Amino acid sequence: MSVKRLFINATVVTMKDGAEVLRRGALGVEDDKITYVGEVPEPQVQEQFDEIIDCSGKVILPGLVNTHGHAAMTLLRGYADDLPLQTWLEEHMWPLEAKFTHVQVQAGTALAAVEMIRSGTTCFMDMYDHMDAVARVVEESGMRARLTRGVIGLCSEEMQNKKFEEAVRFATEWHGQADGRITTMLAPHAPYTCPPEYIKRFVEKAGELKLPLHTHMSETVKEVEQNVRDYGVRPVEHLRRLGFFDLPALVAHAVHVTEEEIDILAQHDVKVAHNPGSNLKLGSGIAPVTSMLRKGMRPGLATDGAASNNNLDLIEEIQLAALIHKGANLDPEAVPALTALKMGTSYGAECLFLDHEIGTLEAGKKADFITLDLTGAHMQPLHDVVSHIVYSASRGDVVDMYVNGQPLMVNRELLTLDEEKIRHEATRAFQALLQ
Ligand SMILES: CSC[C@H]1O[C@@H](n2cnc3c(O)ncnc32)[C@H](O)[C@@H]1O
Ligand SMILES: [Zn+2]
Repeated sequence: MSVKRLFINATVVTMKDGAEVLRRGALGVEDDKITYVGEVPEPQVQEQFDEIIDCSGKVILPGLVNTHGHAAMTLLRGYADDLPLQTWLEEHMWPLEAKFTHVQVQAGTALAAVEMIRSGTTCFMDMYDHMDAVARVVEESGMRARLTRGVIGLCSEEMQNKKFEEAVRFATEWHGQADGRITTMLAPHAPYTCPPEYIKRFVEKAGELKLPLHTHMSETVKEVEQNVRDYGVRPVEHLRRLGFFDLPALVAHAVHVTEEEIDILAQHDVKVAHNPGSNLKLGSGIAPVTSMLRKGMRPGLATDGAASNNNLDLIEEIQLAALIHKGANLDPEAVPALTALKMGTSYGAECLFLDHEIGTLEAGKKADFITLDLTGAHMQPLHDVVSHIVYSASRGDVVDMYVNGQPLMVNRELLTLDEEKIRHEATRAFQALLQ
């Protein structure tokens, strides 16, 4: 039986055509879809709904979209800090990740889901191993996700084949599952961990399966130099030659890209997941986001894994995006508040090729939205709600979350996940790695 809910008396930020802020607005939902956005309807119209939810003192906005990460790495949070990417990966992350089984991935991803829901993320992109465990957490939590088995090709040909088959099997089996909340993609980890012919196989398979591609690209200076040494060209040209950009593609980082490379990315409509927190913490640099925006690109925001961030709070990334480019460019107009909020919502949806379903609040779209409390002292006076969300809000302000029309958190109470059990299991799963 269909359920109709009407959320009334809210400030509604639709993110459609700019911000479109409705004061004392309403949002109607039937099953998994938004059916109405506008003024609070007359009482006789309200009677047609099964449930009326008063949202006075709250803002409703589209759920936040995290466009790149490794959810299970919550288990490695704080395990190795203050290191550059290569040392951090090769000497600390990879040795421990080699011991991960589906137990660690399940426990770490569930912990990530709790953290993401509490901080307003309704949809996340995940690249990892043991992805069936990740997909099952997504199923259970009620979240939306774009999932991929990330593949590192620094191994024997036999192992490369095995990983490739597994990535394809996962992407095929899970695409469209969980009432369509799970979609998939294919992801060679990076040009420095996958030989060119191996990347080419992923490109061909993605074309065949009509799935998007994803990879880490141009995150550090060292990686770009290595690419030039090994292949004679920088990573953008390398991937372009492999046909990576002839298909829908999302690249994570793009920190060290030249103006000419940004032109190539823009021409091919390549999506970029901007990871300001992780790039700062690993000392990788600051991506030229202002130039990307000037050239018509619409980067999304991402946390990357919790071991390089060290949290999964997209509100923080929105704030960082709105701040660091002002400082880096000596320009207070760089990445204005509204742009930063779009990066965390509608642009993020585009990056995951889900903008036909999510990213804005419009009739016909999936009912993925959150509410934030506006009554805190730090949110007053309420001149400009977009400014407050970007520059003043924090994760503690997130009160409610709905995905596909289903409540995942109401009044800060999680409805789909057992937080205490998940925290306990995550600690146990990490300790098991040290034995
Ligand atoms: C093959 S699964 C994903 C793989 O990516 C690693 N990873 C985490 N953060 C980063 C990053 O910033 N750059 C490159 N690779 C990263 C993670 O540890 C997994 O091994
Ligand atoms: Zn990553």
